[in-house]
Amino acid sequence: MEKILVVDDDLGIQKQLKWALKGVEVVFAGDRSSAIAQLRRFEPSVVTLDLGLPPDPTNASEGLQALTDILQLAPNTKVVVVTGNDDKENALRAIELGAYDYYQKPIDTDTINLIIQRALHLSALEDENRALSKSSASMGRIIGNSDAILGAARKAEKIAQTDISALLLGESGTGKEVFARSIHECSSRKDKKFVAINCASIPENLLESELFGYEKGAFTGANKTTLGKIELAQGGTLFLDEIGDMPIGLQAKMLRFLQERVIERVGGRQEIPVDVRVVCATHRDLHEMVKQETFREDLFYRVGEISILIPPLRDRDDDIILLAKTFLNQYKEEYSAKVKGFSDDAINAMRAHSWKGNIRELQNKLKSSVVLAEGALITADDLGLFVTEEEADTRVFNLREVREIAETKAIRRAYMQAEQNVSKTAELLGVTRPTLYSLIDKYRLDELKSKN
Ligand SMILES: Nc1ncnc2c1ncn2[C@@H]1O[C@H](COP(=O)(O)OP(=O)(O)OP(=O)(O)O)[C@@H](O)[C@H]1O
Repeated sequence: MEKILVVDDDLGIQKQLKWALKGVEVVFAGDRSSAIAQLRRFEPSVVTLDLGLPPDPTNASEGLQALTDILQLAPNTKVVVVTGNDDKENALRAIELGAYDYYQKPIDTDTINLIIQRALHLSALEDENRALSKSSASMGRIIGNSDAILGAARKAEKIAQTDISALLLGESGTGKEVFARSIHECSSRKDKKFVAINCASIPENLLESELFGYEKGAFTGANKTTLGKIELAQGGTLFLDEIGDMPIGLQAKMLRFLQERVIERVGGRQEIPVDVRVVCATHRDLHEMVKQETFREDLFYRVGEISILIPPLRDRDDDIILLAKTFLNQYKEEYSAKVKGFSDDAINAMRAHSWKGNIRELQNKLKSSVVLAEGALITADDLGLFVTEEEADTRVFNLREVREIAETKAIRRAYMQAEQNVSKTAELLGVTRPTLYSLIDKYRLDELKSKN
């Protein structure tokens, strides 16, 4: 819950504000030194500050000094100064010193609430911007503020300046390719090409010519000499994704290229020198593969001069929310959608979910929820995520509602799973199409109707 510090020596006003300020935690201080102590302790994003503080409440000097102290210690705090009725001069002086806004007594609940809500909103936006710019300071594309991702980004940034071969390890969808591109962009090779190839997606017999190129007439259909990905990356960076899937037969040729920095095209006899920085990635356990003799040990040491472990999303604390907000803004624009943000249950459900598909799974869930959401806020339901039972319990009204929530959730989930096909959805749910349609009508799931 947001925290607000009220600095006022008048107990009546403290009480009034405690009742007036809804949905926030209010803490109090009666003078300058306790204000600073409370600021240190609670780190409130908004402070209301009466300028007339003891020892001389008739004079604004102690209040103005408190304002200066607060902003010096926590410059991002939004301070709303409260002045006496006719004290515009000191109010303006406070604004000059950096106060966010001012308010003249007597206190009107609605107005002060409005000012504070605006201050909280601005503070949240500024926090978000700071988080975004902090994360984009170094490795431009990598969004995240968790220690886990910042540690990986720092390591990547350091090795970007060298030509050391880096091995990126991590589950699928954690951002290995994003890291590889960032390494390229932070290196002196950034103006040359970044060439990526996925060793798992190319049939074994084609991978050699894809990588090394071929001479005209090397095999049937080789009508002209063609450069491979390695040569295409000349001067730049080659990203070998899923290196663990490289056929053992090709690994020796790869090793020679990495050791001697020369290649021979398929069907060619000439050695061609190449100046390419290599970044590899895999979600496999290469150690284990070396033991099983499905991956050459010498190649393992070559590709992994330094390895970087990209953390899974579930180990990245509040990055989940930061990424979710970033993608929400992106998709909102892309699909001209009206959604504005996330409901609390969506935030909690995203934090609790285990994100086995990592960032890619988050992107997919967000994309469909942006399209399907009916209200201004995306709910846990829209995301196809379950709200924890504890939360659901506190919200539930009666048994009919419990059934409605559960059925709506199950229908939406099945619909996503069935790739938005109503017949398949009915099949997954074990009901007939007409039954499903009547449930769609009953629960007014219009988004399921319009698409079929
Ligand atoms: N830190 C990040 N900030 C923003 N977007 C990210 C970040 N990391 C990954 N993404 C996005 O997440 C998706 C998955 O990233 P990427 O393809 O790099 O993962 P990967 O680990 O290479 O996956 P795979 O192993 O399945 O190939 C991409 O759409 C990418 O743009």
